[in-house]
Amino acid sequence: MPKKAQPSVPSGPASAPAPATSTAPALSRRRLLGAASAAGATGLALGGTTGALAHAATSDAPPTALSSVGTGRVAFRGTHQCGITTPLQAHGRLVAFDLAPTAGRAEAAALLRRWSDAAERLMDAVGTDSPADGPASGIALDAGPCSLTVTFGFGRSLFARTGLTDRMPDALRPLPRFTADALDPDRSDGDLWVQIGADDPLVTLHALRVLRAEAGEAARPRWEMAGFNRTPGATARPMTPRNLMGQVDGTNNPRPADDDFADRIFVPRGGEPDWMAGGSYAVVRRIRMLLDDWDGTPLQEQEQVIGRRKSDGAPLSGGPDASEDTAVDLEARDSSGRPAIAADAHVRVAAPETNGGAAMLRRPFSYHDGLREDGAPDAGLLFVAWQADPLTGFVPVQRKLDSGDALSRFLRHEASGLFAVPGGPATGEYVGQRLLEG
Ligand SMILES: C=CC1=C(C)c2cc3[nH]c(cc4nc(cc5[nH]c(cc1n2)c(C)c5CCC(=O)O)C(CCC(=O)O)=C4C)c(C)c3C=C
Ligand SMILES: [Fe+2]
Repeated sequence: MPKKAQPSVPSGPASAPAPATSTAPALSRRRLLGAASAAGATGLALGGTTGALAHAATSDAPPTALSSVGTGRVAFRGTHQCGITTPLQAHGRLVAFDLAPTAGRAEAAALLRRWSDAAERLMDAVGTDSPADGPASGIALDAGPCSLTVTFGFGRSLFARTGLTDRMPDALRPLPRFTADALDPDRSDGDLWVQIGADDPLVTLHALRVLRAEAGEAARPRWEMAGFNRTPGATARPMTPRNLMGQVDGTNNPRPADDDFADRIFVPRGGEPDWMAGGSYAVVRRIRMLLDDWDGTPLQEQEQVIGRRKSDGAPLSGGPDASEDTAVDLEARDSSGRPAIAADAHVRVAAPETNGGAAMLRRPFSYHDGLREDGAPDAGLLFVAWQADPLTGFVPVQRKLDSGDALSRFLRHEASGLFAVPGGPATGEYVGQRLLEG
């Protein structure tokens, strides 16, 4: 039986008018399906018409360009690096590199200069990045920058490798071991860390391939993880993203408009060490979710575990009329006099109010890497938390979660990294120059 063609492009309404400049061949749906299944059966290449066929498979009308997604462009230079307060993109790649055994400070400096040049070029015009220009794969030739961001960080091990231990920030001291940690050293830490985000998977992969090529002999990848979030524009009512447990995740994040946002997330000018001014510390955790157990847990219990409704993220302390934006009331009681938000609910245990004000900016990607040997999904959260100092952000909160969080029985922390992410480069500078040449 021929395989049914899957709609591949959730483009605009089926009745959208054809753009005046469209050159897509006018194929009827029936002809299209016939052509597609014939190609599948005989292995014929569809050549230059493949894109038009894939689009046309969803309707008789030519596709409507989601042009605002492709043209999204983020600045590489500024006080802070991109990819921290940038709205979450749909695709992410987190990669750690180790310097080659023969490489030292000079090689690290040259690499960060090459990487910064490449990142700036890609973020400006990834779609025009021609294979003739250098180590480009060509896979994103027809894509816009798609809000591409490339963020660079330094792991603790880099400082010994480059003879710079006297300039290592105190904040980079190793994270404590938490009782629930089952960390894989091969997927943890690293001399250098790169976070790539974009609203198109080919764009993130292209950026990664360019950066790998630029690394040359100076550094080799140590680990790589890929994640995703909701597609931008997929809903007319954009809201806080959901994670793979189905929860609205990110509601009570610090917001750039908050008075204390910069103090909580960024190292101040005049802070220690001086080369980290405008920088931040990224805690990266690969946290596997026991999704089969979670999916088998009744909805009411799931909501008690978090302290928020699953449908809309409203706090359980807010009553039936509450919405996601309703403030959490940790004192509230339900009709039987019990705390509306349980003593071990995730939002209670993690809240700044119960952690001496400790806060961080959570900017995660979900991941799903197929099935494990035991048949369970290898899926969860690439948790990335940003803060001015992990000792007043991630560490106290994770200590509390480690011992008293109802969510923790559904989670496994499998990999971890802590990286110093310097401030954004000024004109003519590369990321980290103030450390590597200071
Ligand atoms: C150490 C810090 C945290 C880890 C690790 C962590 C893991 C984790 N969290 C969720 C889902 C949710 N978390 C939510 C809120 C929330 N989580 C943390 C910290 C960590 N989470 C904080 C500081 C907060 C905010 C608390 C508050 O002030 O109210 C929520 C609720 C919605 C929201 O505010 O974002 C959800 C849902 C998962 C699935 C997870 C590990 C995989
Ligand atoms: Fe959380």
